[in-house]
Amino acid sequence: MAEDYDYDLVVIGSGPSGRRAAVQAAKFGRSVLLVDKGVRVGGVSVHTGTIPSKTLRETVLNLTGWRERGFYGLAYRVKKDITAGDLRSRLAKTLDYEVEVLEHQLARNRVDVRRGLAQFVDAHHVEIHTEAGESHTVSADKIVVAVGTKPYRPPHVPFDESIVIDSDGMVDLDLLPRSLTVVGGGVIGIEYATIFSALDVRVTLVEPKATILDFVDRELVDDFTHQLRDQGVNFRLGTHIDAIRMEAGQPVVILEGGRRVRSEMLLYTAGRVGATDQLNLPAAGLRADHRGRLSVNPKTFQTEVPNIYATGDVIGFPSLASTSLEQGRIAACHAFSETLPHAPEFFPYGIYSVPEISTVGLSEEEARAKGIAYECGVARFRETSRGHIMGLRGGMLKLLISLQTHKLLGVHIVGEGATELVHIGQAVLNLGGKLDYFIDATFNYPTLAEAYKIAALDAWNRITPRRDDEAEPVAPLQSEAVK
Ligand SMILES: Cc1cc2nc3c(=O)[nH]c(=O)nc-3n(C[C@H](O)[C@H](O)[C@H](O)COP(=O)(O)OP(=O)(O)OC[C@H]3O[C@@H](n4cnc5c(N)ncnc54)[C@H](O)[C@@H]3O)c2cc1C
Ligand SMILES: NC(=O)c1ccc[n+]([C@@H]2O[C@H](COP(=O)([O-])OP(=O)(O)OC[C@H]3O[C@@H](n4cnc5c(N)ncnc54)[C@H](O)[C@@H]3O)[C@@H](O)[C@H]2O)c1
Repeated sequence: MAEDYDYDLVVIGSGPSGRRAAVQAAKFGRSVLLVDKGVRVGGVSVHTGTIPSKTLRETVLNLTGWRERGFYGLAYRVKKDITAGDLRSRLAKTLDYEVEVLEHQLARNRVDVRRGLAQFVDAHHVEIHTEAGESHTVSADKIVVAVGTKPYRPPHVPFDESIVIDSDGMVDLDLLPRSLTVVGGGVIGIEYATIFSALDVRVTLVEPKATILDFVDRELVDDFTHQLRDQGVNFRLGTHIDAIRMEAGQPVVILEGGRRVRSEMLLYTAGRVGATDQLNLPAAGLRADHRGRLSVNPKTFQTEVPNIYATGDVIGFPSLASTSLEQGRIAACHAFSETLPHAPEFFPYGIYSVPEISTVGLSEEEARAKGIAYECGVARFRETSRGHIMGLRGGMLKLLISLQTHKLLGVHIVGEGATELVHIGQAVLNLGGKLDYFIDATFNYPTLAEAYKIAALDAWNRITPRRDDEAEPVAPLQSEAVK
């Protein structure tokens, strides 16, 4: 470190990318200060985003007995009258524990932590404003901007933090509505729409585009939307919104053509903007785009000012806690001239809706666009013994296999455990594995993971040429799971 700096590294923002950058730099023996304006460390991920939404989902599935309804019927409930208090109490315990673990990790690694709003003075100096009205300036050789995003809140939406809310409002719910309109069918909107639907709340999803989850394989999205319609979710897709108003104490969405959607509560999830507005970026020689995002070198996460890095949601796609963690690590390695970790080509995407979706690698649409000849293999969870034991009705796993090389191209899963199961496919994909891996490998029995073998055999049956007078080709090895 040049002697006149207070720290080797100052990190602004204690979400996944900021804290990972801070801990990684500390492990290199660097002096690190982590600044966050929030009451406790953890960022959007811990306090309003990933962890709260996943905790709410888990609480809802447990209290409603949703996972057992395949056996005991739609009327089955673990707890009869579920209240907002039930949801909040489990949330508070989970978040407390998460923060405790993070605080311990930062302390163990000797990362200094200060609470306050950080603003650039220049490219090496940051002023920290505390809630008590004090401010002081710190200097650093390197700075990581990991300030994340906040919900997009256009002025025409009558937010009142009680019945017209954004996703931040989900952590402070006072009452569970009987009906909910979700405006914006991105990942956040879809996750909350399905969680509330599992709570037997009447949900309407309004999305201006004609399709949802465009980055997910279409066959999966079709299966998913079919399940949601069956569950009673109303879709208003491809509809422009003329206005959102309060009428007689209830939010009403007025759609193009005059149709109205009235509900007890409205959740507005039409995207997020980078939280850069209070950073005084020009002082450091930086500028954000119209959505408040910073641009970086995608390999090193350096901004156009070489000693300043930006990581996490503030740089845009893919805006995931999982990828943010890795970005923070890479930025710290680059900043202190350590070997850059090799990032595998494919990372998974997990959508914690009810049912879950998870996907890694190419979708059918992407394979076609790239001109890659492929075949698919599909397994339904109801074909596995574990699926029978669990009483699963829905759930499918789909493999995309290259016709030329038999290499795995993509894995797409909808249903129970999808976000865990996908990692088997991810490992095979990133290691360049082929169809025969799934056919030859022995899987625990009974498991949902056997769906990989069933889907692989399905693909193998389709790929293997046979004459008309031949019977179905037999799988290369003995398996319980022959299609
Ligand atoms: C509802 C919801 C659900 C999500 N679910 C998932 C999921 O299931 N899986 C997944 O991988 N991702 C999920 N995400 C995305 C995930 O939360 C983000 O990708 C991740 O939090 C981004 O991390 P980050 O490092 O950019 O920092 P963030 O977590 O965004 O935190 C930024 C921090 O910076 C602080 N800050 C901002 N400005 C300043 C300033 N000027 N001075 C000091 N501090 C400042 C803020 O207080 C905040 O603590 C979800 C997001 C939301 C909103
Ligand atoms: N499980 C996960 O990994 C997970 C979960 C939640 C969020 N996230 C991340 O958070 C980010 C933000 O999610 P998001 O859902 O807020 O944003 P998004 O950008 O994914 O979706 C916003 C949706 O709102 C629609 N929209 C835009 N303007 C609108 C308007 N004026 N009126 C109505 N609808 C409008 C868009 O067409 C889009 O479908 C995502 O990029 C995602 O990566 C990830």
